[in-house]
Amino acid sequence: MTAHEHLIARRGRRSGVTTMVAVHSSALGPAVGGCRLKAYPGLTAAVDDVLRLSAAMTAKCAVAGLAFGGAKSVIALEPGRVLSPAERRDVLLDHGDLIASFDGAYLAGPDVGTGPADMLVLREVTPHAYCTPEVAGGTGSSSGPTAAGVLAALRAASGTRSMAGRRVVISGYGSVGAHLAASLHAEGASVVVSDIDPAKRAEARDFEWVPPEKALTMPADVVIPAAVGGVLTPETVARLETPLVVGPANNQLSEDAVADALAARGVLWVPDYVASAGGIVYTLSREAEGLDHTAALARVEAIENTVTDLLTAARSHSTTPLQEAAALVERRLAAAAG
Ligand SMILES: NC(=O)c1ccc[n+]([C@@H]2O[C@H](COP(=O)([O-])OP(=O)(O)OC[C@H]3O[C@@H](n4cnc5c(N)ncnc54)[C@H](O)[C@@H]3O)[C@@H](O)[C@H]2O)c1
Repeated sequence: MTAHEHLIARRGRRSGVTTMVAVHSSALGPAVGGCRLKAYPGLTAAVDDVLRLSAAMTAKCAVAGLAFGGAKSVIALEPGRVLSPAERRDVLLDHGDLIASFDGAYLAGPDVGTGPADMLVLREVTPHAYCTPEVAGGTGSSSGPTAAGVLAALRAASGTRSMAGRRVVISGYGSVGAHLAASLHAEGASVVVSDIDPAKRAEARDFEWVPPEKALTMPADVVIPAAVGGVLTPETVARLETPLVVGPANNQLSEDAVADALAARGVLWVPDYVASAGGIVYTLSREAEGLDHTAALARVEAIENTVTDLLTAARSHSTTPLQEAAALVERRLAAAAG
């Protein structure tokens, strides 16, 4: 992976809060990536996060065949800081000013801690924010298309069109996790869900519930990480009791070597940046390229073919799916560089 092109951090003039944008690569086109609003123990942790996440966006766009590069932005709150509505608005306007200074080289969307309504606030100072609410002419939350992409990846990796009768564990009952649970339940899967937030249990009453620390290592036909990154560590992988892991959470591996540990244990892992591309594919197809809903969704469904090709290549080259995905990214970036 190449070095980052830009990292700009700025203390907001209205809010005093530091926000940052990292553009990892614009080799394939303007760089896109979500805006994460989160508390960090310090600015170094925030910088690490934005650099890591923006590099993953380059890979996500390249594998998905999008003519966009990879970026990410972070609004770094102090630990324990709770924003009033007025403070939140000031923070977003400050961040919007920073996005505007990229003059279209960075296109923002929602991410952990932000949503479509926040994108509308950004739009007050920059046109370069996507996924505004549908009532405002945008495509709204991308969690439905992200879930559709995960299901497409799951079909390819499981080799079956339906998970009927299979046991599926979903770790993280948030926007994407809830879509996945409903779809898989509807097709007849036995769905087990888990979330660190106990309030989610009532919302998930149609499904079996397990405590979060047990979810990933439960016996299952597939485990779906749908919460936070870094959950696949060498220790977790040693305790997995599933043949298949595929899910939307970004940066699931604690380190790249975990992909080898998964393969050594006979666990098929679909790289996160391949399986989680549905939201960005749908949003950009609609909002940047002007495709209609059906055409944009067809592009999301094509994730099934991408995963099939990667897994076929990994089998024939005796490599991991991650190695094949990384090689595809490098080929596409090299082709763009001419
Ligand atoms: N929403 C999208 O379109 C999209 C696109 C690509 C990737 N992703 C990634 O997919 C994941 C889920 O996205 P989302 O939009 O559903 O987020 P979300 O914030 O709506 O849901 C995440 C859920 O995970 C729970 N959680 C947090 N830590 C947990 C833990 N340790 N164990 C179990 N549950 C935990 C939270 O309480 C929350 O309910 C995130 O990693 C996100 O970055 C989302």
